Amino acid sequence: MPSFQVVDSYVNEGFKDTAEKIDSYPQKEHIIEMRDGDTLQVEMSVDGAQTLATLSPRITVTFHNVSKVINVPAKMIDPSSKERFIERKLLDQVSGQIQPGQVVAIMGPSGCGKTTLLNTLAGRALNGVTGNVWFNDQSYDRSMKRKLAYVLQQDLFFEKLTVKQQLTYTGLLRLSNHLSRKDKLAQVEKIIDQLHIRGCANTPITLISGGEKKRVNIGTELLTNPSVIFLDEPTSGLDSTSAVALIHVLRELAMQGKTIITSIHQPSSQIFQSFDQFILLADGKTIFMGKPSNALPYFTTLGHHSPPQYNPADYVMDLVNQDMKIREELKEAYLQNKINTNVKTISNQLQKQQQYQYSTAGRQYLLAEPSGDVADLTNPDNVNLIPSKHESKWPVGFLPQLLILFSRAFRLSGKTQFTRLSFIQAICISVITGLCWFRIDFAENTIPDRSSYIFFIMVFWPMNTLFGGLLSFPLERDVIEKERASGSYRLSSYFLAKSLAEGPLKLILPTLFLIISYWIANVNNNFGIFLAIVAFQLLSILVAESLGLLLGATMKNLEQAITAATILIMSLMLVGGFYVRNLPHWLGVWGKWLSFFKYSYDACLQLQFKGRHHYKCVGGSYVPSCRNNSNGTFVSEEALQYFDIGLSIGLNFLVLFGMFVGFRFLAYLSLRFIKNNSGRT
Ligand SMILES: Nc1ncnc2c1ncn2[C@@H]1O[C@H](COP(=O)(O)OP(=O)(O)OP(=O)(O)O)[C@@H](O)[C@H]1O
Repeated sequence: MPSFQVVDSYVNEGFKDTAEKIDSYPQKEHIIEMRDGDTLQVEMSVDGAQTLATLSPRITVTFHNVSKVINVPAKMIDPSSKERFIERKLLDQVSGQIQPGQVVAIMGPSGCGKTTLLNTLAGRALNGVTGNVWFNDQSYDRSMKRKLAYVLQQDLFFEKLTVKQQLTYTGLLRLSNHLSRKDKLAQVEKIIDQLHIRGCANTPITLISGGEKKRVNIGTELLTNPSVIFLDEPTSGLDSTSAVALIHVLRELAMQGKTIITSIHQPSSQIFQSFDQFILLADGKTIFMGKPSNALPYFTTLGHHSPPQYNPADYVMDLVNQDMKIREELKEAYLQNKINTNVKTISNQLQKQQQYQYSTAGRQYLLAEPSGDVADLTNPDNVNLIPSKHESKWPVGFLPQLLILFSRAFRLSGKTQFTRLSFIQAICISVITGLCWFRIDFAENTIPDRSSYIFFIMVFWPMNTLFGGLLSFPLERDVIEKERASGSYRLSSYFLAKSLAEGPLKLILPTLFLIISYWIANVNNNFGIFLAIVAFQLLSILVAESLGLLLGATMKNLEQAITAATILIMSLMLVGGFYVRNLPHWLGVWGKWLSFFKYSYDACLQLQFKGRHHYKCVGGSYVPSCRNNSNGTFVSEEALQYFDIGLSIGLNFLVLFGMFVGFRFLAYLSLRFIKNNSGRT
């Protein structure tokens, strides 16, 4: 199990000299003989090679009559509809088979169901799905997740990390504990070379090009050496050279025996011809499934002739983008041309043939659809893809996950919180605050100033932190959901690591603020009291952060969360006992007890006037014993009579601590149970 230091040293110095270190490891070269005679050359230690080899069996993906129906709110389709929901078919009886070593494209116009099919094949968003998907001869099971990789269309990362840091953290988290650390690092190095991203390995992701980002995205998924790789429009947003380079990488991966399935929008002629087969969809139905070189001859049999010198992919896309009637004809023609049909379909076809009178001359250009029989699934490479029961669901245990995620959160948080500007801001505000309350007199007439200083310090940083906490999950949520969808780590380890790493960092600037402003303002010379006030300020910051995290995790969108936070914080501030001393009874009886400001304010007031210091009487408006004694003195604790103090210092601390733990736990539950997805398929 790696210690935090070790994890950090990978990610830190590892980037300076990992290559050197790896060179110095006793590398062993192994040739693994596959059952069908292919060989796989692996450069790793014995353990590493064996584990990675078992992680990547060759997998044939077979799908038969896959359909997907969802209930869409009726108003979305017809605003005048009286119904609540209308059924919508996103996929309609799509079948096919994709072998290891193939790169297969799913094509079709926007909204035809490419992503839906890809998700369904990858075992994601399975609500409303019927039909069968097999990996070799086994139906999808969640435990296969690690053998399947899904490269999302958006490149979601913590962009402040460098390419190598991103891959290293992912490798440490996602590669099995059976691999030694050096093997995990070796795998990272291998992926960097394989995807040709060595040149930008030490550049922050935010600065690299779109094509490089896409390769990092693929690299992240490739680390675990998956057998099947699904990619959602990997070339979108790339220039044609980068797109060709990317497809070249996919081809190289296929040559290692991986099964590659990608959706693609409008490929260039070169890319189009490089696919082993493509599936053309329109309105969720198959229109063509076969080799790219057979597409034009197929459509010619249906009377659609491509102009010479035209990119076949463009022609095919133009065809399916044409009017509804042509699309319907193409769908019907495909049904008739399908080779493997069951009896029922044949009789349906005959009826339709009478209607449309198509020839089936195009059949020769189509690939056979699987019939759903056992015969489709016989595969020479069949291996059990479902891990044995005693194998852990997670690649690494809870504690290593915690340490790796802690290291990452610490690094990311440090980068955002300790900028030069944040230091300048903290120092300027501290000095200005100190100057505003400069060397307050120990006198009766400064009691309101003393209380306002306390209230200010108990409000300023907590408010600041609450809004920071509010943004925390919404900004990270997509990345976390992506990582968790691939089974990288527990939510609890992420949450705990984030809390442990970010909490202390959030306290450094407020402590600096208090060190400067407290002594300039001359609050209370007792060092113990100073430390206690610091402790209360830090605790109320943690409470505020927990509340921010809770709102950020609960609210569906950031605007709602900011609105809710503003209303909440203003209300809690107003009932906190500083602004309004005589709240209306109905509000005062419970309102002030909800405000965490009240607890820290009350406690710090008591601390400030603690000890038997002698203050000068001035006029007697605040302290009763000064009323007829304008030139005398009073003991500081008497000043507390002026305030409506509720609980003792210790109880205030306990309540604040309880709020900190309670809000944090609720934030965790919200993150776990409130799904924030957009409802997409
Ligand atoms: N939750 C949903 N509610 C309503 N419609 C949905 C939902 N999810 C998907 N759709 C619809 O399903 C259809 C297929 O969506 P999908 O994302 O699979 O298309 P696509 O072919 O990948 O499109 P694009 O190329 O534009 O990404 C689209 O018309 C989309 O609007």
